[in-house]
Amino acid sequence: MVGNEDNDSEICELDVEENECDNGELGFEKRLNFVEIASRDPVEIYKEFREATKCEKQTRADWDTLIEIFRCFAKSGWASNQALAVYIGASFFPTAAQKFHNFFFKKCKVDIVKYLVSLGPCIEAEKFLFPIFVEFCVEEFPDEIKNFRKMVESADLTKPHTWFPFARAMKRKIIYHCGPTNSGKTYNALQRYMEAKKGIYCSPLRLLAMEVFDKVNALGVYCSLCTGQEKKHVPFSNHVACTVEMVSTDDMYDVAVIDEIQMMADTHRGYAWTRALLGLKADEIHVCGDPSVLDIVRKICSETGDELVEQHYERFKPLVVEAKTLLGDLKNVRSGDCVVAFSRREIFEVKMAIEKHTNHRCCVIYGALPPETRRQQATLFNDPNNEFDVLVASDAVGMGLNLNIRRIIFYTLSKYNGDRIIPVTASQVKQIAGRAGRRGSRYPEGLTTTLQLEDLDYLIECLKKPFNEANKVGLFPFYEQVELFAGQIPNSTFSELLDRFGENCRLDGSYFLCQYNHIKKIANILEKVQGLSLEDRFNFCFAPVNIRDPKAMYHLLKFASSYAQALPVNIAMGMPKCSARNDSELLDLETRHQVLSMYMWLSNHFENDKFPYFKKAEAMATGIAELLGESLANARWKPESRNVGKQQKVVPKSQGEVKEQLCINTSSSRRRFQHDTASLAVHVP
Ligand SMILES: Nc1ncnc2c1ncn2[C@@H]1O[C@H](COP(=O)(O)OP(=O)(O)OP(=O)(O)O)[C@@H](O)[C@H]1O
Ligand SMILES: [Mg+2]
Repeated sequence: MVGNEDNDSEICELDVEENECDNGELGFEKRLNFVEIASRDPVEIYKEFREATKCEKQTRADWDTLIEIFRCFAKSGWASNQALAVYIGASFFPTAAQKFHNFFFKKCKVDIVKYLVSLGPCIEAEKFLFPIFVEFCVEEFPDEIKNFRKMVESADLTKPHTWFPFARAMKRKIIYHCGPTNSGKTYNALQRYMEAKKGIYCSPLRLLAMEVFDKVNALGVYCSLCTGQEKKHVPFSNHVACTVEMVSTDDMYDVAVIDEIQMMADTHRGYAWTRALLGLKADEIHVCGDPSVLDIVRKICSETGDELVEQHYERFKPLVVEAKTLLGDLKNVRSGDCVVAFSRREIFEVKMAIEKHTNHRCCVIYGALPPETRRQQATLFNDPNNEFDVLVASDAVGMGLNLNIRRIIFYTLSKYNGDRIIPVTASQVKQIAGRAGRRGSRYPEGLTTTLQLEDLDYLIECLKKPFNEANKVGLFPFYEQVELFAGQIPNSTFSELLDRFGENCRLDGSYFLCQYNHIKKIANILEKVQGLSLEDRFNFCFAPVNIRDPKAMYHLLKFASSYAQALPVNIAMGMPKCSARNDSELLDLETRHQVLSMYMWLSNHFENDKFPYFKKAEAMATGIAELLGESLANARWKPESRNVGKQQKVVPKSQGEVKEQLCINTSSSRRRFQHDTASLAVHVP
């Protein structure tokens, strides 16, 4: 082995010939010689070097060029990447390159140096050196290579279809219900599901799983419910509606439905859809979604050997864009409108402004509300026999919900992504706008527009854009894969383990590793909790918790600490007496519900006796969801924020600006509005 003490200083001791005369022009003989060198077997060159007892004399200029060539080699992304194929890890590559450098300079031969110098520091020189470098590494670093190979093999996520041998042994039929929103995809898939002897419906949201559970039971097909938080077993049921993360790949089904299949490409949750598609043991699998993952599903089916049937859909009624917009004035909202804003603060500002300046009453739907409350708000809005006829919502209305919306109005078309304000993506705009005018609702013809005239062009552009084709879908390792990997790098924290896995895992071209920043954040918080096994940490890290809510994170830490001490985990939280009287009380109710929901999730994912207060948590959660409903009906206060510093960025409009928008037409919107008030029909592609 080359000793650790090797370093650049050795170069100083090299034999340098100062006076070689070279007129700079390559003679024919020299060129011939170079061709010969370039085609030499690198194994032979390496052997020759190894057997050399000393380095041959070189000119100072050649040494300098050679040093530069080796400096570039050590920094070369190409070489470092190629080295991975022979199990020289990216973190070890610079050390290996340095040692190779020292070896080469101790032994080098004039003809090889001359050839390299003729190439100079460039990719050709790297390509010439690389196979010699490999020979050197194989001989000098067998242990490093063996260890890295083991690590890489344990982080192998290639060929994920082979992870489910039982599903591979089946002859499955995949039916892709492909089309835009409101085209009957889910409806048709559910028809087959209900006819089946045994069926599973996989939903992107708890809310949709509950909706299918209710609908299917109401139609006389016994159906159970299984989400991370709740399991409702209906006696004699052969059907189940679950959230996609809860899918069992052990049970056999006649028909499975995987809704919103395009979520396979979601950066965070995509792995759950991929797993369901690859692993479900069902004779017939109905996948519903837009066309963005159609090509990848075709590719997956050719790998799995499943038969693929494509059913294409058109929207029942075209979506119509109202070119008039609301001209910056919320007074122009009408019954059946849904105003979409992208922050909780904006949602309450809009609700307040509409209720203050018009006779409409607003329901609200946003992500931090429990599904039960969102549903209660949706029911209130859908019911024509009450005063709540306008909905103010976030993008949480974007998926699958059936609402009686006449017109979607985009309050803005930009949103805060946790870091900065960015335009809302075209696919999201389409998904949200598609909520307007559902078949069978009071408003079968959907309209969409913007509050501000200046946003209209972007809305039309988004609706006209074809669906972006996803070229990769998400994957995430199972616990068993992480455990195997952990065996290769003992004594590392769970968060370090995830990073090393991320750096070293291998994936096929159609897959990406889902983002795990939120998992790492939880892992870091739980690091100080002693006594948790790796599996416990893995499970805790998937608990549904808002990592930006310090109170919720505090409760998660407390739960994990009690669990680690083998104590029955307490809820350690009281029940509020009444509905919220201001926004901070409303935020508090939201957090409390999230903590209870997390408790219920943990209780379902760990042994029951460790989280024994499930029933109590469930009862409290139901009570809080009711209080939240009451609070929203009465909410007429200035919204606060969980994180004031960040929220300032999220909401560009102040309270004053909202009031200003209520003044009829600003002059600039009048100017830009001109005369084209006719509605412009845009068919959602
Ligand atoms: N053949 C049908 N008969 C009666 N109602 C239908 C039929 N097809 C669809 N619907 C109704 O039309 C509405 C939209 O259908 P569905 O939810 O299946 O659309 P989708 O294409 O899945 O939309 P999204 O992409 O938004 O999920 C639903 O309320 C559904 O019940
Ligand atoms: Mg659907």
